[in-house]
Amino acid sequence: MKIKQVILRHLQMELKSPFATSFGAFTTKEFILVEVIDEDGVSGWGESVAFHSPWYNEETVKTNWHMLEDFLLPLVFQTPIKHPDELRQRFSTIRKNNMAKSAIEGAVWDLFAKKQNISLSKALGGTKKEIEVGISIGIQKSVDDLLRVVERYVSEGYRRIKLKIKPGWDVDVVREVHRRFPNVPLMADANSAYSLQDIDRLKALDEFQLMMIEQPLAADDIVDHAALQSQLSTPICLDESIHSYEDARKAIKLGSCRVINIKIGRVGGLTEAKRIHDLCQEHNIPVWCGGMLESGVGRAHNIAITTLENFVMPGDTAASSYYWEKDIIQPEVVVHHGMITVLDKPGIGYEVDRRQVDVYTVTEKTYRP
Ligand SMILES: O=C(O)CCC(=O)c1ccccc1C(=O)O
Ligand SMILES: [Mg+2]
Repeated sequence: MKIKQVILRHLQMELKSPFATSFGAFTTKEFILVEVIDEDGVSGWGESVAFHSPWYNEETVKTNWHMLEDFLLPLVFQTPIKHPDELRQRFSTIRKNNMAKSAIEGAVWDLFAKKQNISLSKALGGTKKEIEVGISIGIQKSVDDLLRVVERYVSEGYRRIKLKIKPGWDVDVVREVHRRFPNVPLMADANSAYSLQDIDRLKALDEFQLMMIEQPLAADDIVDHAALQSQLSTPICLDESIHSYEDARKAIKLGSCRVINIKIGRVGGLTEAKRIHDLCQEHNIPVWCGGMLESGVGRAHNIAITTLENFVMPGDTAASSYYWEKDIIQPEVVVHHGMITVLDKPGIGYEVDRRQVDVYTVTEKTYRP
């Protein structure tokens, strides 16, 4: 593949309702959409999951634009690409900035699959024809509000409910949801809101037989998590702490978690995500695909990676309509009885709705070799 043109677009999309976590609340989603175009005029699409502020990790829309423009695109233009796996090596001279790398790598994967006339799922070695999904529910104004929201998505058939927690919105809240929905698979995500000093509070969650507790401790930690896991019966799932295959290897070795949430952007792309998937499979660590409030393009990438065998737990890839009045893909992502049917079409399998992209685009810039 010879990449002849790359278009970066900065998009802004209003969320249907604000999404609150322990680190802050979102009302608007800003992100970079990447389009790569080859010598035959075929387009591949990728999405950066970096947010506009560095709350979840250190990357932002602006740092991603800078990394893409000044470092990553020149490397992509340098020589033809035979297989998208090559980009991991090509980008290795640049430290971190995983979400920027992933955005362009994902676009090249989509292009690659389209050139082979196969789905992205197939190009990655995925086998599932449909995937199970759960839903992540943000912190609400009151427990009553939360119960109403949970009720709605349980009745829509989502396969598990994830509750965002933080100190002051945790044990009592989980108790109420567990009491009202005793048979619904539940989990909690703390987004690093606790420290080992809160161990009693975290142990109190053991009572509810949660599927897992996600990222209770610091975003850069795997040592304290190991100490915590040895005292908890609830499995710990790491999200923020895992940036690479090497991080996953070390966390497994230390016993820092029993589950890993794989986010393609956080680990630097589909190639690395697949490596982590394979490593976890060898070690009997179940994985699932996390979400970053993606538009349809990122959502399609998440669906494709989830078709790999060891994605055995429902992910956070909810329907487009959970987030957006109107998504940027056709058809939109729909969920029936908690399942998404994987489209057997070339690449990401969804058409990008260019008219809708234009509606949400704040700025765009075209780059050539
Ligand atoms: O629905 C989604 O896309 C995932 C929602 C979610 O939990 C989340 C949203 C924004 C930032 C971090 C996280 C997370 O998984 O920690
Ligand atoms: Mg998380």
